[in-house]
Amino acid sequence: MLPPAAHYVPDYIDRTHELALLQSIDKSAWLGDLKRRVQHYGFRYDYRARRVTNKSYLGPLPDWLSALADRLMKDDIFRARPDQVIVNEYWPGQGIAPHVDCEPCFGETITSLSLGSTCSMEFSHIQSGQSLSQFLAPRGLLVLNGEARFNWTHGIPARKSDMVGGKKVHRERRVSLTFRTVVTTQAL
Ligand SMILES: O=C(O)CCC(=O)C(=O)O
Ligand SMILES: [Fe+2]
Repeated sequence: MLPPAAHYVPDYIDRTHELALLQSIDKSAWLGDLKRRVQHYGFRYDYRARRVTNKSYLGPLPDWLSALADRLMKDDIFRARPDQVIVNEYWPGQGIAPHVDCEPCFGETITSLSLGSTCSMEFSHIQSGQSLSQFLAPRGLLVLNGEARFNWTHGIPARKSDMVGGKKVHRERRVSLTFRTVVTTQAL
């Protein structure tokens, strides 16, 4: 189940595209400053200060991400072209703590494309504490807008398997691509 103003597009990309993306990602350099490995494109996001600064511009998105940004625009998923991408890698047992993506930094739409493995994502309503869980499959696109993006946290519990419809589903290596539009950079 998803919170209001969130939606999920199964098989947003096909298997060939998924493998090509994983190949491009695995040819690129990883940052190892968090528990999980990440790559930043467009702008580097400062996790500790929770900001994007005018000095964090890394250059335009590489072609393989720019093509996806074009498609997200063409499909009316974003109103303003996404120009910042974070690649997250999760091995079984790894997750991401519940959070709201930086409000002043990024625009109203955030999307996450899953590659390689399933996982379940948990949402929690900040005001009421209501929680929801949504299963994400490889090649599926999660879209968060307005309410879901600002009033709910999202996170991935750090575990090795998820229960889906009464069945245990083991996780494998999952790589996600999150697209955002930078709206404010802090002057340094
Ligand atoms: O891995 C995901 O699908 C979500 C990642 C995320 O929430 C983030 O990078 O802010
Ligand atoms: Fe996030």
